[in-house]
Amino acid sequence: MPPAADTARLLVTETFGPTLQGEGPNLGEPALFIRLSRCNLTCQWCDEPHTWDTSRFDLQEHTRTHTVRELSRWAQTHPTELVVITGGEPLLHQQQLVGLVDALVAGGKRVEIETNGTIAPLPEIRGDGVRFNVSPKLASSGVSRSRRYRPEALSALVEADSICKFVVTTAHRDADLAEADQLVTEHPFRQVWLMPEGITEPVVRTGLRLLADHALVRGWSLTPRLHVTIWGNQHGH
Ligand SMILES: Nc1nc2[nH]cc(C(=O)O)c2c(=O)[nH]1
Ligand code: SF4
Repeated sequence: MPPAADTARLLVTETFGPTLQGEGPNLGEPALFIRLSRCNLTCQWCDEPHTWDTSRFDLQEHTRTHTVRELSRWAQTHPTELVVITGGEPLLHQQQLVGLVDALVAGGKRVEIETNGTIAPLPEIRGDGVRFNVSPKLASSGVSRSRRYRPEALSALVEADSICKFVVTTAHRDADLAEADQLVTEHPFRQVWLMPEGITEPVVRTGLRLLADHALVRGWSLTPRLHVTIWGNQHGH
């Protein structure tokens, strides 16, 4: 790590865990979470709007700054191997994240970065022990296509061996799936998950039932939102 990297500061909304990774490839695995503040998108169904929505939240109230050293020390106080960096959009802070990811991997952790796929990862942040879970936003997010679809960033993420996870809303299911099909044709992620949108268990369960066949015909995987089933939409899980 360069000398200054561990004093670099990150805008953090919360750290929590160990809890269970609720989505995607490591579903059900114990994990520590670092949720960074700020996002470059404005999805209408976002379940973490306090990381970016200044019209509804005082972001200062929901933000603390932590150094890379503090965050990596916190992670090392737990034996939990998996650390999930989420947001917001964590790659907005990737200059500072390089040092954090290096420190975590050097400490024996595996790192997952949850990203919306609009920002190409720096070469320095890619590497063994780090995986990007890319969740490209579809039309149902309410965000304009030019903001949410960045083909060059997606190509870089495919090249970095990332996986892809589409959040599909029940009301816009057909349009979301058609867009997901097109996106995967253009950007061949090695594995694709469908995940229902929802912050309550009944909504997630209904979504899972409606999506199961669509995942199967495409050879894609389906993920629930385990943390919603277990803890509802409580922060800190
Ligand atoms: N348990 C749990 N699993 C998660 N997987 C992705 C999360 C996220 O907020 O990005 C998340 C979360 O907030 N909690
Ligand atoms: S990209 Fe993620 S954090 Fe950002 S607004 Fe959309 S759902 Fe929320």
